[in-house]
Amino acid sequence: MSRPAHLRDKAVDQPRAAARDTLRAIRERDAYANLVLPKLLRERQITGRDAALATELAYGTARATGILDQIIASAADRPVADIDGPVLDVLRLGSYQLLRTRIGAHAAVSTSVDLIRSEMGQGPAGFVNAVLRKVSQRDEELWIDQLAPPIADDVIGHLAFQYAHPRWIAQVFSDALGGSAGQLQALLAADDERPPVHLAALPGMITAEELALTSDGEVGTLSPYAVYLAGGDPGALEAVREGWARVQDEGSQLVARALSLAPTVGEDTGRWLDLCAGPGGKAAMLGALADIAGARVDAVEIAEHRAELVRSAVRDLPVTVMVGDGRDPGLEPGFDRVLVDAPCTGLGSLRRRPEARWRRRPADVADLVVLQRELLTAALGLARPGGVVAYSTCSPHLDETRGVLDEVLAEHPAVELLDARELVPAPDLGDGLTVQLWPHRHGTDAMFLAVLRRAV
Ligand SMILES: C[S@@+](CC[C@H](N)C(=O)[O-])C[C@H]1O[C@@H](n2cnc3c(N)ncnc32)[C@H](O)[C@@H]1O
Repeated sequence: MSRPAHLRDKAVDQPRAAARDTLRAIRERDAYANLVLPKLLRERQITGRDAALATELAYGTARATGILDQIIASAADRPVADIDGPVLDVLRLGSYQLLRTRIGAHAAVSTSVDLIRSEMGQGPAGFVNAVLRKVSQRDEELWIDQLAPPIADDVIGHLAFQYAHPRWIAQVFSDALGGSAGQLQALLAADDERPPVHLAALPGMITAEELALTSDGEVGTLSPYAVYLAGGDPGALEAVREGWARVQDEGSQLVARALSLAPTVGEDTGRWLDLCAGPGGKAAMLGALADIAGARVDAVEIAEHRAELVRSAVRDLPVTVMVGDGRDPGLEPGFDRVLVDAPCTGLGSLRRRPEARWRRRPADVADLVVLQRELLTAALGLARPGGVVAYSTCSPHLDETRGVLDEVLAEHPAVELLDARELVPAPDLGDGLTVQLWPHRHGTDAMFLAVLRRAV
């Protein structure tokens, strides 16, 4: 058996080898960068600046893949489908360094050539050398000028190329933003950055101020539980190890909090429900809030392995986890508060999943929308008269947000749409009664929230 590529040649740059192996796992087995890379870094004992470099290169290249491929195809004068996978991984990594980092051209090209030579020999190394030299003849701006649709003809296509998004996703964002090119540009730019880590200080366990002090972080500006972490490994923090704090986007914290605050008609009887709970971020926040309110949460999750994640997330909280289909979970109706944090395209959290934007397809939306409607309808059936239902998605796609909501409301004329904006302490939440958070406006994922109430 041949030795793993990263061990074959000691001269190979270890951070780049780890980034290359992450890109390979994404390409070959649809792996997630943020699961693969940390494991590789641990196994290979890559730490400090080297770990930071590997992370920047792996995540940055994964985010920009679709655009780098167009540049590589032009420089190689052939479609990327005709290039061997391992060679393509190294070309992507090299092109990323040339076009989107301050790494010098010589280092970017020579480390790439070394990587491929140690694994595949002189022939492919010569090809990588020739293609990367061509890539290096222009900077990113000149490649955009050459390959992106002209801004005058197709502003969305141009911005999508410039900020490394598939065009269809830029179109989805543009639609949700009401067509403003300036807003779209700001959003795509924010979405093209690595986001800061947000922690949630679980209420009743630790305050955001205490957490900020002990984590060297900064108290968040929107959620009263949020702390922004400057860097470092959140898993190493005592508050996280003890379960008092979690890694959770500030937008998700606001959604769980909004459900806990939504006005029911009649007293809250203490029965709360999370209908799509895995992996348990919002279930934990709801559990902590329920504990303070003297309530209990039932958490439903269809996938056993994700239900297991919920169980570990809600340990010591008043949350009962069950594996089931939220459309028919077999629970006694009569809940005061129900959360439908629906399975969705996740287009609102692309910043946090480097490779996701190139994996999603427009066709994914139609099936999800059907499921979302069914889950929201089931939630209304499980809520008591006067009870409230929060519908949220980590996607701003109008079909998944307003589209689902409008259809379900049309079928349930007695259900009232409450003003969710009153439950979310943030500016610029959009027109209408629903909330749309945005990375460029709020620094959160692009979460959507609507709050409905059953008639008495
Ligand atoms: C957006 S995620 C929920 C995230 C979660 N609320 C959190 O904050 O950690 C949607 C979840 O719904 C689950 N799911 C999908 N279809 C479902 C169904 N029919 N019933 C219940 N859960 C479902 C998925 O497995 C996934 O874990």
